[in-house]
Amino acid sequence: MTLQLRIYVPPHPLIKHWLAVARDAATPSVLFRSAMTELGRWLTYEATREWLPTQETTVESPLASCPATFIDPEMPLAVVPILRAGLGLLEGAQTLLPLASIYHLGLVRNEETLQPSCYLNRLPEKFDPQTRVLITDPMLATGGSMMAAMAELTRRGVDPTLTRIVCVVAAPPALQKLSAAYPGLIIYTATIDETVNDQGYIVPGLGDAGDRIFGT
Ligand SMILES: O=P(O)(O)OC[C@H]1O[C@H](OP(=O)(O)OP(=O)(O)O)[C@H](O)[C@@H]1O
Ligand SMILES: O=c1cc[nH]c(=O)[nH]1
Ligand SMILES: [Mg+2]
Repeated sequence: MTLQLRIYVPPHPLIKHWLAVARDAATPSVLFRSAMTELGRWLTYEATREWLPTQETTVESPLASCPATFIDPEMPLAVVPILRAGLGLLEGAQTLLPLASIYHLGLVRNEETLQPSCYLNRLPEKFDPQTRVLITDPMLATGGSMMAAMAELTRRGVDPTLTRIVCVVAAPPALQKLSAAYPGLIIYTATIDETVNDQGYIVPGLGDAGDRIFGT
């Protein structure tokens, strides 16, 4: 089977609603944060379909024994928020994945070169190769930051086919780079926008997600 990058844009009205709130330049920081939390929640809900490992068993209801499906607590799960902006999506994701380990990765783009540099890396030395990893970062623009994150993860044993990215706005340059390097990857996004401008911003996008979340 040839692997191909898959990008899902779930047609859910709540995702559309919170994207609209986030895009609006008049949205204040406190509401922008809520929009990120909600987008993190609903996109993670979509991304965890057919991804969370389950186990079949039986339970005794008050009336009879019946078949039951539980989330398998033994299978390793990790969420990797890309700081800063990925923290905005984390809260919503974490409510759905309370057992996941959270490993922070801090990346920042140089404003002139647009090259990312890493200022915080809390990833473990080695991941169990069965670990399912959900990466959160609202913006995939040139793709430099997500390519750097994927390089750090795969170097530590993460399987790209068990990895899902939750973002809010994805742009073609990032999708092309990720597709060429990690064809088994699956991305969940609220929208795909066509353009990245000369300053590296997605147009129409939603501006600088990190600055809007943290009011800087
Ligand atoms: O695809 P790219 O061109 O690499 O751009 C996307 C990156 O830019 C933003 O982070 P930023 O560097 O602004 O840091 P911040 O989250 O601290 O604001 C965003 O959250 C991504 O990590
Ligand atoms: O439009 C963009 C591009 C990168 N990072 C952001 O926060 N916004
Ligand atoms: Mg930023």
